[in-house]
Amino acid sequence: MLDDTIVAIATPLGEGSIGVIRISGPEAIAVGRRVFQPKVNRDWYIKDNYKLVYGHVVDPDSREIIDEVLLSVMRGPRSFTAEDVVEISCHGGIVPLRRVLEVVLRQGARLAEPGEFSKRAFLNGRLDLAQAESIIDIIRAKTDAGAKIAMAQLGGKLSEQVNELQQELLGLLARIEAIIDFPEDDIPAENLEEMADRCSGLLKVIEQLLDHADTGKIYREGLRTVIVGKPNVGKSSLLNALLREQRAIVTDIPGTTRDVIEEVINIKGVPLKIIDTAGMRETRDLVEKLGVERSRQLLHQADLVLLVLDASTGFTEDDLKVVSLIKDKKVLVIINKIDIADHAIDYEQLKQLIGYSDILEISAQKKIGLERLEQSILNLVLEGKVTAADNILVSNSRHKHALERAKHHLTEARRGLAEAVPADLVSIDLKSAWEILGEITGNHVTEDLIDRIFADFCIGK
Ligand SMILES: Nc1nc2c(c(=O)[nH]1)N(C=O)[C@@H](CNc1ccc(C(=O)N[C@@H](CCC(=O)O)C(=O)O)cc1)CN2
Ligand SMILES: Nc1nc2c(ncn2[C@@H]2O[C@H](COP(=O)(O)OP(=O)(O)OP(=O)(O)O)[C@@H](O)[C@H]2O)c(=O)[nH]1
Ligand SMILES: [Mg+2]
Repeated sequence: MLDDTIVAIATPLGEGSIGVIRISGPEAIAVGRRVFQPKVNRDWYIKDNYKLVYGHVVDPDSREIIDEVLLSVMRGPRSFTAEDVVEISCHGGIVPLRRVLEVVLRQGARLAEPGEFSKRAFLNGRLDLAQAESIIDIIRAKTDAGAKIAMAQLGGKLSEQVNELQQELLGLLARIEAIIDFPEDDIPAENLEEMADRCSGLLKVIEQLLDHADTGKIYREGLRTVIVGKPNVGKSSLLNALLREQRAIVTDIPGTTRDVIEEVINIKGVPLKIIDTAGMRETRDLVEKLGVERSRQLLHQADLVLLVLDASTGFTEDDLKVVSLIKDKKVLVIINKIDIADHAIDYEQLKQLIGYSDILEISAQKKIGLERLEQSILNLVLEGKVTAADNILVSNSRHKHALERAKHHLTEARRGLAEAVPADLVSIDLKSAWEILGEITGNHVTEDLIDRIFADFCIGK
């Protein structure tokens, strides 16, 4: 499979100043020679490595000049994929990129699948699986903090930790195997105890990683925050205020927002995917009805709900209906329009009615209380947990699940040691834990899993 040569457009399709075509594989340089006509440096492919050469891409069949380009050569293993790589920087338009791609394809390269360059970097040992996965996280990062966490993973922080855990497990396994091999030897109880302690030590590290995983996921994927409330309370005004731009239409007509509006804002590095919804009410208007229905569906996937109340109307029957839809959610209650009706809603009564303790007063229109609102959102989601990026933050749910499964087997192994169950049973759990940890870095994975992971990448990556 790795003996063929792949090519893809590596930059987004659209108007740009330059666009890059990347070729990787044993024939990369040969293909490059067939399509590229250098202006002066005729033997670019012999000695120059990591150097840009100026020239033209010329169709070898028709002799037509396709584009004026810069070409670079990176010979394996000193390249991203560890294979021979040729990159062609074209003018950044859809047509020149497509035409250069076509010529390269006709000269014997094959169109790369999504993620195939990164997959090759992994298969050729340039990166482990967790590092390769971090690349896509860097690309998709929504805030600086998110990118920083992904960069730490690319640098191998998580992998080092996992490798250490696996190393420790191997040590334990060796001792257990010795017990299995010489069953006639009496094992002193303190030996078992000491091994159980070492399991506890490993568990502690895994638990710590898991502890931070939810925070990591928020930094990676963003926190899905849905603004709900009855019509006209100021939901869209709140979205606009948080975005600091007039994104959603605001009018004094109840039922203004019909569709769902989704935007990302950055609160101190935490990406907040904020979703404005249609005001919830019984309605005969078909369009509005569909909007209300969508709002209900969105609530299911929400990590956080901002329930907006209107100080000028007070707490009403309609509010109560909205409350009944968000019973099992993490909710922050926001009392809006305090600029026209101060303390119009009785906190104590509200708490008794709906039972939430997090209540904030704001004016979306006059921009009062927004700073405190942002801080409250952070406090609520991070709950005093780490925000510093120097911690190893497991942000990928695949990694999280693997850690949970490894934890389960380690807990079983520890119990087995404490209760002196037969050593071969303990050994099975320790082995399972070792294998599952290996799924994170890729030293123990099936081809199928590898395919699925890289298929999620973009084309040309
Ligand atoms: N033009 C271009 N820019 C790019 C990439 C690329 O493939 N092409 N990258 C793709 O994602 C990222 C950079 N990642 C890279 C990682 C390793 C190597 C590499 O060749 N490493 C070799 C040689 C290093 C040296 O000694 O000079 C190595 O580590 O052995 C290249 C790019 C971002 N920018
Ligand atoms: N005085 C005052 N008026 C506000 C405030 N926030 C919003 N309004 C007004 O309330 C009205 C409704 O605001 P919207 O933001 O459209 O309310 P909504 O909840 O999105 O309404 P629907 O989309 O219809 O459900 C508008 O006339 C806003 O100008 C505020 O803080 N103070
Ligand atoms: Mg609205």
